[in-house]
Amino acid sequence: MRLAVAGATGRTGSEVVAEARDRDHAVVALSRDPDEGEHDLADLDAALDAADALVDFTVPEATPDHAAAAADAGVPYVVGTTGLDDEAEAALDAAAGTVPVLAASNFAKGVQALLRVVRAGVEALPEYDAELTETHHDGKRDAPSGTAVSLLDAIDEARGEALDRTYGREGDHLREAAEVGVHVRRAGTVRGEHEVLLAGDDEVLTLTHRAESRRVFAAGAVDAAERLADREAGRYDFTDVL
Ligand SMILES: NC(=O)c1ccc[n+]([C@@H]2O[C@H](COP(=O)([O-])OP(=O)(O)OC[C@H]3O[C@@H](n4cnc5c(N)ncnc54)[C@H](O)[C@@H]3O)[C@@H](O)[C@H]2O)c1
Ligand SMILES: O=C(O)C1=N[C@H](C(=O)O)CCC1
Repeated sequence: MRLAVAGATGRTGSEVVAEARDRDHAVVALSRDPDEGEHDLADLDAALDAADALVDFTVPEATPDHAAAAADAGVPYVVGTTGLDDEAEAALDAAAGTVPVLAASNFAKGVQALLRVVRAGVEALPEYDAELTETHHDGKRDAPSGTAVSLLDAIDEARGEALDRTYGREGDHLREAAEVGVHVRRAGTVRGEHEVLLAGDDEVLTLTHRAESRRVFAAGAVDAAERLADREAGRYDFTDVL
């Protein structure tokens, strides 16, 4: 297939380009400052004319334009960008009226497994205190990570209540039972680590995922693009195509 990649020169988009080419897909590498062999993102509509899907690892503010372009071109839209606001989510819903749209905070299959085991752990230990820690490279803009938000939502679902998300801790306060601590670290070139800790009386359960390479995200995103090719228009979750 012919994959258009927005963010093709970025940390993750460049891995998507490499993964797609390793699978013998043709790639339309989109860039705001195109080099030879790359396509100008300003001409996205023209670039999508010959594409079979758009894969996006850019910035949240670009999502509405990219979603509209994918819908206009009639191509599936795979979104890895995180930190999406209500406007971006509404644009995804609008595009899903015309094409398949799949947005995932984390395209690593191991994180999908982590989400399942976190739900099972919280259901088994509903009275245990939950704390989340995420660590990413020093170039990451958004905090907490999109994956952390997905994990927090999974904890809430398993607990059957919306826990009070306490971002960091300082001062003189006792922990409330209905809290979940959220701790964010930004350092070095860390590709992505997420830990959920469940602590009760005299025992702790720690569930952790660590990405060793961005290639794991790229593989999941290309899998998603391949599997959306014959789907009807609508919103899809990564688990729908695993
Ligand atoms: N879902 C996942 O599995 C997953 C994995 C890794 C990263 N991400 C997310 O992907 C996004 C990109 O992360 P990254 O580390 O690759 O970032 P990056 O900064 O390395 O790359 C961003 C790319 O977007 C381009 N860009 C910047 N502003 C733009 C604009 N206004 N319009 C169009 N393009 C623009 C840049 O030129 C660059 O190519 C982040 O939101 C990150 O959280 C998601
Ligand atoms: O490197 C990033 O940025 C990542 N962001 C995603 C998130 O926000 O959860 C996934 C992991 C890597």
